[in-house]
Amino acid sequence: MSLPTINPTKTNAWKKLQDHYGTFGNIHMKDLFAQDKERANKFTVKWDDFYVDFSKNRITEQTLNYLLELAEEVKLKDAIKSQFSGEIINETEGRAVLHTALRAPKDANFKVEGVNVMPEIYAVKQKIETFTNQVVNGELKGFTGKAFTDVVNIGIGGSDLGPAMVVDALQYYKNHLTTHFVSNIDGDHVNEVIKKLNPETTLFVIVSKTFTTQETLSNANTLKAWFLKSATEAAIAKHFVAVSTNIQNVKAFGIDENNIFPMWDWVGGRFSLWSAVGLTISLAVGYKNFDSLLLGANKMDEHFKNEDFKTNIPVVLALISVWYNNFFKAESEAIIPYCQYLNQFATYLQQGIMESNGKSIDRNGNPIDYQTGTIIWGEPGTNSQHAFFQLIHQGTKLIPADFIGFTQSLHGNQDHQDKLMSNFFAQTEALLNGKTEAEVIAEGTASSIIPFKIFDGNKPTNTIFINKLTPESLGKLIAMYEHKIFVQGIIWNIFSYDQFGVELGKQLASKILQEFNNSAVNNHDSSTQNLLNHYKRMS
Ligand SMILES: O=P(O)(O)OC[C@H]1O[C@H](O)[C@H](O)[C@@H](O)[C@@H]1O
Repeated sequence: MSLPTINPTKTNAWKKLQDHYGTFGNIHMKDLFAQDKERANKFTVKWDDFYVDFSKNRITEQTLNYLLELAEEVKLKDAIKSQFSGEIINETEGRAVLHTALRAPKDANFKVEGVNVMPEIYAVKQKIETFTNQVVNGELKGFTGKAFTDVVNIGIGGSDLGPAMVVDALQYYKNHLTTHFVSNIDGDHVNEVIKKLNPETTLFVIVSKTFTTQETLSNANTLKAWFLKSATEAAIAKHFVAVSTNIQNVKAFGIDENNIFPMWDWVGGRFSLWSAVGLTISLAVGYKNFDSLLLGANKMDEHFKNEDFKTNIPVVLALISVWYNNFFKAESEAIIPYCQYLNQFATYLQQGIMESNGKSIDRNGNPIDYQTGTIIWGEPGTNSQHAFFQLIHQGTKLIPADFIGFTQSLHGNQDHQDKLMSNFFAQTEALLNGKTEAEVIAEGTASSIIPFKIFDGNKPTNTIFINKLTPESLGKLIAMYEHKIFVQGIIWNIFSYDQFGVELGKQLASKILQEFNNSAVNNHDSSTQNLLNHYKRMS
C-alpha cells in the first residue's frame, strides 16, 4: 500500500481554514486569553515528564478542530500505520522507513518485506554495548598497549549532526573519553582535530551510510595517512571502526570485518542516530545512557502512535506549524532552547526538517502551488535574546518559536536556574502581550520616542517544558520533532524521506574537480568560468 496522495488545498478542511483565516483577521491572543480563563488549560498537553503549552498561538478551539479535520482528510492515521508497519513509504527510493524499530523493545515486531528486523537490530545493539564497554573500561587497547583516550567521529550530514548534537547535549553524562567530530571537507577541520590527537590512544569511527561520501572518505584517508606515520598497517584493525550499509567499500578501505557496525537502508541518514551511527554517543556517555536515549524515543513513538490527535504532541505541533506556514505565510520557525547543552539542537533540526520537507513536487509527481518546508533556525536563550530577538519582537516578519526549557537544572545552582527561567517565561509573555502605547506613555516616555517603544505582541510561541535534561527526555524531544516532520510531509503531500536536492551540487563539484587538471575551462556560464579561471591562477 502506498501513502495517500491527497492535495491538502483541495480538502474541505483547507477551505474552512481559509475562510477561518479570513475572519481571524487581527484577533490578538491577549484578547483570546482575556475571553477564556481556561485557555491555557485547554491548550496544554501533559504527558510523562513533558508539559507542552501551545496556548500562546493564534488559534481558537475552532482553528484546532479544522486542523484536526485536515489531518483526518489527508488520512494521517493510515499514513502513521503505513510507516510503523514497514511499508515502502519512501517510494522514490523504494525503501521502508523504520528508525522507530531501532528504539523498540526486543519483542516488538517490525517487518521489512515480511522479515522481522528486530533480531538484526538487537544483534547490532549487543555489538555496540560490548564494544563500548571494552573501550570505556580500557580493555581494548591501541597498538602500543595503551587504553583509548580519544574518539574521532568522521562523518557528515546525518552521520555527524545527530551524534555531535547528542554528545554535546549529554556532556553532563560523559565519561573520560574525549570526543571529536570531523565533517567538513575544508582541511582546516581535520587539521585542527589532528593537533589534539595522539595516534597511540585514538579510536577512529568512520560513519557513512553509503560509504561513498566525498567528505567522509577524504577525511578518513587523511586521518589514516596521519595515523600510518606512527603505526603499521596492521594497527589499523585496532584503531579504525566503521558504521555503514556498504560492507564492501568499508572492507576495501582496509577496515577489519569485525570492526564493521552494520546499518540498513530503511534508516534515513537524518534519522539514524538511533542506529550504530550513534556509536560515538554510546562511547561518550556509556551504553546505558545510549539505551535510555532510545527508550525515550520509543516512549514518544508510542505516544505518537496511540494518542488521540487532539492531545498528540507531535501532531498538534505539526498542525499549528501548517497553520502559520500555509495561511499566515510565515516562512521560518525559531527553535530556542533555554539550555546551553542544546546549543547544536537547531542546527541538527535544520537537516531533519529542511532536508525532509524542502520539496516542491507532490506525491503524484506534480509541481506544488502551496508552501512546504519551513526554514529552521535558532540559538539557545538567553544568548539569542541579546542577538536576534529584536527582530522577533519588533520586526515585520511573523516567526513562530518553540521555547524549550527544563524545570530542574543539572548544575544545581538555583540562582542561575531561576535567572535563566525567569527569562524563559518573560520572553513568551512579552511576545504574547507586547506593550501598548498607553503603557509606553505611562512610563513617562518622551512623545517623539513613543512609537519606537511600542510592541505589538501577538507573536506565537510553543512552550515545551520538560522536567530535566536526561538521555531519556532528550530521546523523547528528538523523536517529537521527527514525528512532527512526518506529519507535515503527509499533510503537504510530499515525500519526506528522499533528498535528491543535494545531488546536483555534488555532481557538479566532482566535474569541476576534474577540470582543475585541464588547461582551460570553457564549458560553464561566464560567471562560473571567470571564477574558476581566477582560482586556477591564484591557487
Ligand atoms: O552517511 P552518508 O552516506 O555518508 O551520507 C551523509 C549525508 O549525505 C548526503 O548529503 C545526504 O543528503 C544526507 O542525508 C546524508 O546524511
